[in-house]
Amino acid sequence: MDNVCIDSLILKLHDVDAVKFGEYKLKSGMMTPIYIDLRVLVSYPALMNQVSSLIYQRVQDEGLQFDSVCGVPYTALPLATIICSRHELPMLIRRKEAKDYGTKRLVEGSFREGDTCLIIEDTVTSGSSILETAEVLYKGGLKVTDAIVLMDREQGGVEMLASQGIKLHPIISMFKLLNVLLAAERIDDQTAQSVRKFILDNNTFSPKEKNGSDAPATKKPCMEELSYANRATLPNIHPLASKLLKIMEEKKSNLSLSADVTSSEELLQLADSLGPSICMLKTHVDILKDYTAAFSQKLQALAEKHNFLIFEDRKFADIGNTVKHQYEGGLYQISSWSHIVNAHAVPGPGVVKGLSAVGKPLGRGCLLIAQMSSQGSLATGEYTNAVLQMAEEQSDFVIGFICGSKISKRPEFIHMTPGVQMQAGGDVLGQQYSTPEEVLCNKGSDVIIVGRGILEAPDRLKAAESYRKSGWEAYTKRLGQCEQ
Ligand SMILES: O=c1ccn([C@@H]2O[C@H](COP(=O)(O)O)[C@@H](O)[C@H]2O)c(=O)[nH]1
Repeated sequence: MDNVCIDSLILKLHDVDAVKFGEYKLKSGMMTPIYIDLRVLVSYPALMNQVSSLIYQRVQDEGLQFDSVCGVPYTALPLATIICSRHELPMLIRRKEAKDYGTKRLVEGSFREGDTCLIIEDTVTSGSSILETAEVLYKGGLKVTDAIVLMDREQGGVEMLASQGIKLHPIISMFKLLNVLLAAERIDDQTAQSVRKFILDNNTFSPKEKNGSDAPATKKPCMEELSYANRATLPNIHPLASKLLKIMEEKKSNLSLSADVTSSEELLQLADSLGPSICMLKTHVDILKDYTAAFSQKLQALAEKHNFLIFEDRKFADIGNTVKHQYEGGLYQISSWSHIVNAHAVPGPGVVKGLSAVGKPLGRGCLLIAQMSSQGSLATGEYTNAVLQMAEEQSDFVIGFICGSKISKRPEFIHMTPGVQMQAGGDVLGQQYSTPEEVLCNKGSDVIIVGRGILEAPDRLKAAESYRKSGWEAYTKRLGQCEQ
């Protein structure tokens, strides 16, 4: 979907006061600093048409198959009507209450048992309104597999509906809306930050909460804690992030080996012997004294053989045009063999755009460096927040972060932490180490990246297995701590 169209729609919605900042009460009773009031749309026919076109375009982009369309009453009803009328699609109307005369039907319109109905909604917070509509449709014998929403407040609706078998396709997300309004100077930085904080602090979904209630989850500290396996199937997850999470679950490994050796043969030998213990192998290809294209082919074959991903820790940090060349060309042709690369956010979003232009068509993914393990690192505080925002804006290519602790509550992002050894401490050049337990259980990261802790051990395989086990135990302990 065209970003320019979305950006201009967001500004128009703000123009007509469909986006309000202040103190408002949601359906659940929760107070919110931002209110999306799409009821005003009916007074702006051109805007109604634009929104309807975007919804239909999304239906086509996703290739959705369905027999009829139902708008959640009341705001989405006219949108569904326009779409169905314009594209000659059968529509159904869900009554809010049954008539006490005539047919007493709760679903108006013609359909057959087993038909699939696509739901259209204007705004989603917890997803409970869509679920209520779906439940009425189920009672009529219909199936609901997908729903489209214009505005997702990103407070757990996608996850809650996914847990009920409904894939939600949002057109505008809250973080996108805030970024566009901020860039257009419609809101100031403080407003954007406080709304972001509110959204992150008020996720309504906890995995065991299957009733779709609009009430906030009670076990707050853990409500966003999903297993790797559950995260792998989230509707908006990047396919590569999903693949990595599946590998982690399957191999019971959240261990990435940092293969910092200088000979190709040694690296390949490490990949082959430690491959079964790891979910990812991290390289610094420019420290190899004997790199050849044949080496990268052999490494890819080992990644296939042992089912791990390759992460070239290249730390791109230049303008978009330069990183494109660095990623695709030169001696190493990194994009041709490395599933994952990483970038510093210092140059601004262009660095990700440049990498994405090369990597996205190949199905690659990128990690942004949000924090570093080295003493005195400048990647802290506001800088880390800005990295998070950059990742949210380009989540079609950014799959997560290099960081010391969990910085995003979005389960789609994967947090990876270097500077891990069995004993906390450091080296003479400023590297700082934390233990697997600290990183995974207390800091909430997902992947431990271990180099010298394994490479300098007398038995590398034994050491790798011991890191794998510690990492897995710490992760299962974290899951257990959350009364899911
Ligand atoms: O903040 C960072 C980012 C990257 N690294 C890299 O991870 C490994 C760590 O190696 P150890 O031997 O386990 O110290 C190394 O390749 C670094 O370049 C990091 O340490 N910290």
